[in-house]
Amino acid sequence: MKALIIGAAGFVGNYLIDHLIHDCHWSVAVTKLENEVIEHQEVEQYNLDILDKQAITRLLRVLQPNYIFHLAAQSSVALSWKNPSLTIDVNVKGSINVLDAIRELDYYPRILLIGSGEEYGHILPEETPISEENHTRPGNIYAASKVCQNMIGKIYSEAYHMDIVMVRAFNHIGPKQSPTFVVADFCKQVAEIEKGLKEPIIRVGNLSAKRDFTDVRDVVRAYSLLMKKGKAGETYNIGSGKAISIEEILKLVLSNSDTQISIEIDKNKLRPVDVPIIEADIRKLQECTGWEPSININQTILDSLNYWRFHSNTNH
Ligand SMILES: Nc1nc2c(ncn2[C@@H]2O[C@H](COP(=O)(O)OP(=O)(O)O[C@H]3O[C@H](CO)[C@@H](O)[C@H](O)[C@@H]3O)[C@@H](O)[C@H]2O)c(=O)[nH]1
Repeated sequence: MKALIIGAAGFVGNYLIDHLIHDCHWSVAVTKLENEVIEHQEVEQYNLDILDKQAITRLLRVLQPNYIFHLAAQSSVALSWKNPSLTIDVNVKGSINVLDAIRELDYYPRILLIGSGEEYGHILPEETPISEENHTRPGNIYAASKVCQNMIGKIYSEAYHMDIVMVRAFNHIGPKQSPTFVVADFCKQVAEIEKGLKEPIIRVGNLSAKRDFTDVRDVVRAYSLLMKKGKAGETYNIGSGKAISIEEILKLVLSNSDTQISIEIDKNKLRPVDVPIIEADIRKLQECTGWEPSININQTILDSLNYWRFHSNTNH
């Protein structure tokens, strides 16, 4: 099987490449932006900007992969408040470009479109844990862009009989994640404090939000299982099935350090809207694939903290 990962230079792409090569034994090609670096020398690499539809067409005409993982995205909710048009360009226009290039080529690969648990947005108490059939009420531009991508995926699948499977991935975490995201952010700060690079104060945003966290290594396993077993035109949640508050996350991070650290709320980290709870109902995924998360959150947090302690110069 030949797989193409579009947008493989990010956090998830790195883990997905490893998984597809070493666990699935598929041949893997990847795309990245011109200025990005992918360390895996064993994969075919191509520069591609998904805002350039003709470039997508040229590449797919030559490669014709059986499986396409569409990971390229503006993936930060925080950044989507600051740069809404970039978020819509990449996540909506870029995704249409990918799907439409495939449609025009008249070839039928299986495509996995990566959406988000954020799509559900303002979840009512009785809707938790949230299943795929629920309404989406996005609470930010990133979430709206992913709802739009999901709708477009469904339309292309129905109208053109394209083999598209949609996922809604909830929060995923692990070593090497950008400190734009909460766990990496907290771990990086603690590592810097331990090294004496920063005063012993951890600056945090909204601690009351509850989110559903899964180790990225489990998430990429779910991606390949859905690529093999998911039903075209369907959407699948990927999460742990259990929400935990950011305050609890902070406690877990701090419990792994012997250093005395005080906590300070940083107003710049508070968002205009931050929905209170996002928790996944994962029965549809489990019934389809048998997937179970295998790495518990304490381990993921420790691995992330150790990454910032030992593998990074913390100058990111
Ligand atoms: N980043 C960050 N978030 C903080 C902080 N303190 C509290 N938070 C809260 O922690 C929660 C998680 O924030 P992020 O880690 O930035 O992720 P996200 O906005 O939930 O988005 C992530 O999950 C989505 C799926 O639910 C993904 O789709 C998205 O790409 C991203 O991975 C939010 O409620 C945020 O307000 C902080 O210091 N930094």
